[in-house]
Amino acid sequence: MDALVNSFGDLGIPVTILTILSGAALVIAIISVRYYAFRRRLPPGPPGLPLIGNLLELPKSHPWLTQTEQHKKYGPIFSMQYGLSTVIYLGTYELARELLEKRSNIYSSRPTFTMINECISQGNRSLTLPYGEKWRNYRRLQGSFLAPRMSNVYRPLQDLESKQLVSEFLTHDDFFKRYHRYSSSLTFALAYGKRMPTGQEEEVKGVERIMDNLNNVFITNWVVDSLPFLNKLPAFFKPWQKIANQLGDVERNFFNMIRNGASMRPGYNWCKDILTMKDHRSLTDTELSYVIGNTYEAGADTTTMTLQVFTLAAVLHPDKVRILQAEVDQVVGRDRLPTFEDTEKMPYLAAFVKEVHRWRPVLPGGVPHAVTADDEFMGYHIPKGATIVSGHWAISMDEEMYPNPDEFRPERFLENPDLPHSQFGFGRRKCIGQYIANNSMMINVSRMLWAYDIRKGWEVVNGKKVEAHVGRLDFFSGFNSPPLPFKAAFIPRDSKVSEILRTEFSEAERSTEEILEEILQAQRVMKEGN
Ligand code: HEM
Repeated sequence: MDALVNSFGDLGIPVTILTILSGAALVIAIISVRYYAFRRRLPPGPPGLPLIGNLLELPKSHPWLTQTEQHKKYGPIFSMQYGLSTVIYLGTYELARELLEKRSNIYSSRPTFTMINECISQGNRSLTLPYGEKWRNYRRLQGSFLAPRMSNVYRPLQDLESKQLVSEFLTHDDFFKRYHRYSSSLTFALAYGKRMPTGQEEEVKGVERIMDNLNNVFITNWVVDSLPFLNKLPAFFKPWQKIANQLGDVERNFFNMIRNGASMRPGYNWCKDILTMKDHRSLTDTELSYVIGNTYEAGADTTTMTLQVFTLAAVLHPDKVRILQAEVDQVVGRDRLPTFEDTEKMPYLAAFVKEVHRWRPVLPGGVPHAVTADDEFMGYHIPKGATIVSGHWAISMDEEMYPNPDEFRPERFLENPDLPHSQFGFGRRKCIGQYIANNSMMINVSRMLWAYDIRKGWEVVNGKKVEAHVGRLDFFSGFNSPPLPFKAAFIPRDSKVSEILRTEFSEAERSTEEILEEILQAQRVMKEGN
């Protein structure tokens, strides 16, 4: 031993440093061997580095585009390792269905989302709740007022909101705002019993604020999301908690305030409706406020963005618009607006709406699921706790299922009536508001195109009026991805449009209480019939 010490001593390297270096090398070797052995069992993917995995490869923006490129290299399923988190990406509808639907007993949870779910909403937000009794309770309550038959009972309110929306384009072209007013007012009236006729109401701004906050939190890399155990530290060591408390207070106060207001209003609303169900008894007051508040926030933004995408498609594809207008005119004529009953006789309209959903999905990265048990799939290991991303963009751009995927072609859904799209997600977490959303899309698209030709708008460049630029691929990068602002012009299709719109809107306009009372009666009849 002395001889060994002496011989290293002769090289001028102190023995303690050598011992530390060789120990560190051994630890790194063991970690590397274990890391690459673990990665070999996962679906393929870029190898990454031990400890940090693929953290350095996180895309700066529009991650769904990077995901779609990676599928071309690694196939329909691939994996990435971000620190301790394994993420499995699915790029075809079949694979998403195989795992998220057929194995939904273990693929229905959510990743921890520590900042949003735990730090801000204190485990109360339905979208980010882990799979379990509390989430099932939320879902049963939401399901009772969002079921397909119940959603059809809301049509009188959608009829009125839609007539207001379509008439507004006689004098305005700020369609981003107008769509937002429509969606917020519809959901708010159902949830809380009060319409939002101007879009400037505090209740509309409140939900906008919450959605902006969530989007900002979502696109920020929080250390506590990468290392969730840090959330167990005392408050002093958690600088993010101060921000979380502020944001949490804003949403809790807002959701509680609007729910308190609803309990006093006459007629039907979701806040009063859930109190008639026994499942509400196991939830606290704050949890009940979140059940309804989250439904309001989930419904307001998504429908708005999908109507924006419809406008983009209409501006860029006048040939498809003309086919749809011919169908609408043939079913309805030119003397009145389309009704819900008319829309059921319009196959091209249904195909057009599905293509809007598929062509530019507004949640292009999907909403990630998490797997709650180890699983084997296609010979790969899917470890318990892994995040599963069914990228709606990647799925929509799957050339095998949707040839020439960038082309806006509603005909693909007529040629194959069973052709699905992924816009509403998969399995037990699938969007519960899809029936209301679909009714909104069908009635508004048919009426907008009955009334208007939608063209590119104008802008002034160097003193000259020129057609405004409209980008096929200009979209925000965030949790939601609406189109970037663009200009559109709404040109009445004939001289009678304006009078018909004004007359139909003024005839439909009646008190919210009256409509909500009608909904209440229809709901009673429906329940008695069961
Ligand atoms: C075009 C409009 C809409 C789109 C594109 C959309 C899309 C989605 C998607 C992708 C999910 C997650 C699915 C998954 O995890 O696999 C979701 C969840 C949800 N949606 Fe929608 N949605 C829309 C409209 C609505 C409306 C109108 C409501 C309610 C009035 C609503 C309420 C919800 C709720 C409450 C959840 C949470 C489900 C959970 O507990 O995780 N959505 N939606």
